[in-house]
Amino acid sequence: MSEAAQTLDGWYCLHDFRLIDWASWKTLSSDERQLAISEFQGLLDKWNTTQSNNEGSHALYSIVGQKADFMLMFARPTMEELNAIENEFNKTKLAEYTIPAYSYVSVVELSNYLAGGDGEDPYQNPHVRARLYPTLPKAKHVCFYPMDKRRQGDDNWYMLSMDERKSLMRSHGMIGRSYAGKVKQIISGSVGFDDYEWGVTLFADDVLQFKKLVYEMRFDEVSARYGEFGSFFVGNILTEESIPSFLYV
Ligand code: VOV
Repeated sequence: MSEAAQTLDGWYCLHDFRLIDWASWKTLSSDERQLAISEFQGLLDKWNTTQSNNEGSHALYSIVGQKADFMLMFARPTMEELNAIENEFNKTKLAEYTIPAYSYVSVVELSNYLAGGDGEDPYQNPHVRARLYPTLPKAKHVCFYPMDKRRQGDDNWYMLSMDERKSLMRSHGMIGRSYAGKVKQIISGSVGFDDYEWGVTLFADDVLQFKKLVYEMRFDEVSARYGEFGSFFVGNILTEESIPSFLYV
């Protein structure tokens, strides 16, 4: 049996994708719409407080294409908090005018493939902590997709030795590192939580860097031989100031 990688696990994540039912939203009076928007802004205030206290983080993006109209991403210390947020949002007026499009449940994950192993407790290392408990960046664009590592015939990631996987991940990491400052990645593990094995959330100010990075990685063995991908979602940041115009009809 191959040795399982050890993971460090951080905050739990919920990616919640919604469509807006514009036809019914339009039937509300502008006062009713304003109330719904204010109620949602109240939730954002609450989430901002959680974020300033370093007890979680969230991101709001509008999504391009028919798969969804917006995405709310939450990171929290427990699965219960994610569940509570989801329920609280679902009870709002605004949520009545949304249609669930897709969701993804995972936990921020770092593996030990490239770890130094100098005996220190990684959970105490500030660099590790910053990655496990991230404040989600306010980048202009987001890209999300779920993925698996293939388990098929001779192409079975899970049958490779630890050393083989380490050397493949080194090359993956090298490509990734060449995008430092351009793309920030959050890899979250979802084995046992959702339909794929990982969620990949990328943030960038230049949307084209997503295409360049993902394309370059396709030629790397980890992705070329072992990568299996779900649906891709791409979007633009929805700042709090732009919510009223986003919802204006
Ligand atoms: C934006 C840059 C970037 C960088 C720097 C980077 C680096 C690294 C390192 C150093 C490591 C290993 C240690 C750790 O930190 O866990 C990883 C791990 C991982 N990655 Fe990655 N990755 C990037 C980016 C990046 C992308 C764009 C993708 C999607 C792949 C694609 O083809 O579309 C990806 C996937 C993953 C996954 C699924 C894992 C976990 C694999 C496992 O089997 O456990 N990743 N990744």
